[in-house]
Amino acid sequence: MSDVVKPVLQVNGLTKVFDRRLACQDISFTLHRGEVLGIVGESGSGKSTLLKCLAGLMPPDAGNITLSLPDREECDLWRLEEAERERLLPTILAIIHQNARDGLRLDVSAGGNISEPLMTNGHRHYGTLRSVAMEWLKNVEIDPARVDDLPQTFSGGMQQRLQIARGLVTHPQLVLMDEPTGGLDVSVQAKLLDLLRRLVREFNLAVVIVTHDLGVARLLSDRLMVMQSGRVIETGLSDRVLEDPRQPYTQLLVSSVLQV
Ligand SMILES: Nc1ncnc2c1ncn2[C@@H]1O[C@H](COP(=O)(O)OP(=O)(O)OP(=O)(O)O)[C@@H](O)[C@H]1O
Repeated sequence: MSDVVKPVLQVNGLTKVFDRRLACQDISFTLHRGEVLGIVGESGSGKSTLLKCLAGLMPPDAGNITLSLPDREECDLWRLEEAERERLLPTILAIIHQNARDGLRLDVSAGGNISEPLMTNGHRHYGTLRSVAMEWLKNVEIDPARVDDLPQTFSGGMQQRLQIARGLVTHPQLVLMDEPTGGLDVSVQAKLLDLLRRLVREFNLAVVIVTHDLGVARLLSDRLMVMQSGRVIETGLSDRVLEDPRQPYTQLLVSSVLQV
């Protein structure tokens, strides 16, 4: 048996076309546990489309998305039967949306929001669910005494932290984040970034994060992928890409941030 640890996620030649417009073109990368891949690029470069294909929300027109999971055979996400894909994804994948409200049930208490994914995965014992929910509230720096409160009584930053708790409570293999700090005040963003860095380390998460913000990309990502017009034009360790960008578009992106 080989000792080489397989990547959690392997993407090969992923292509998505809308009305002859190439949203994603021949995208390939791998992602291991404990690794954060940042995806940056201008508006319309294909970042969200890529994330949707990875999340099982939209089928690519070509290419493969291969998942290597403990306790099961390697599988190609889009070659699974639809029912199997829908059963598997909630057990292995979490999506953190830019708008926390897209990832929360607003009519359900904070504790209920955290317990729900566990219940979907078969957990039923009320006492255990409640204590896990309170543990996770602590984990994301929300007072566990707020367990019965509704999300709309929380601040924007707290709602985002609650969404993260709901996403991570099932210990997903893969976490997809779409602008997780977007729309928050700078000080709230900084606190959230610290929290995300801690959780990535603590749970050895494999994360793909889409962001417009190169500061967020630098703080969270080990590697960066720069997209333009549906293609990956540059990829490498985050520090290298940001300190020594090789493509003119990446140079422009980096210099425009430095000028701000
Ligand atoms: N459902 C759709 N139908 C038709 N075209 C689409 C659809 N979704 C995306 N596109 C097109 O695909 C291209 C990539 O869009 P995408 O949303 O992936 O870009 P993005 O990099 O995420 O942009 P932003 O940063 O503004 O969110 C764009 O040209 C967009 O118009």
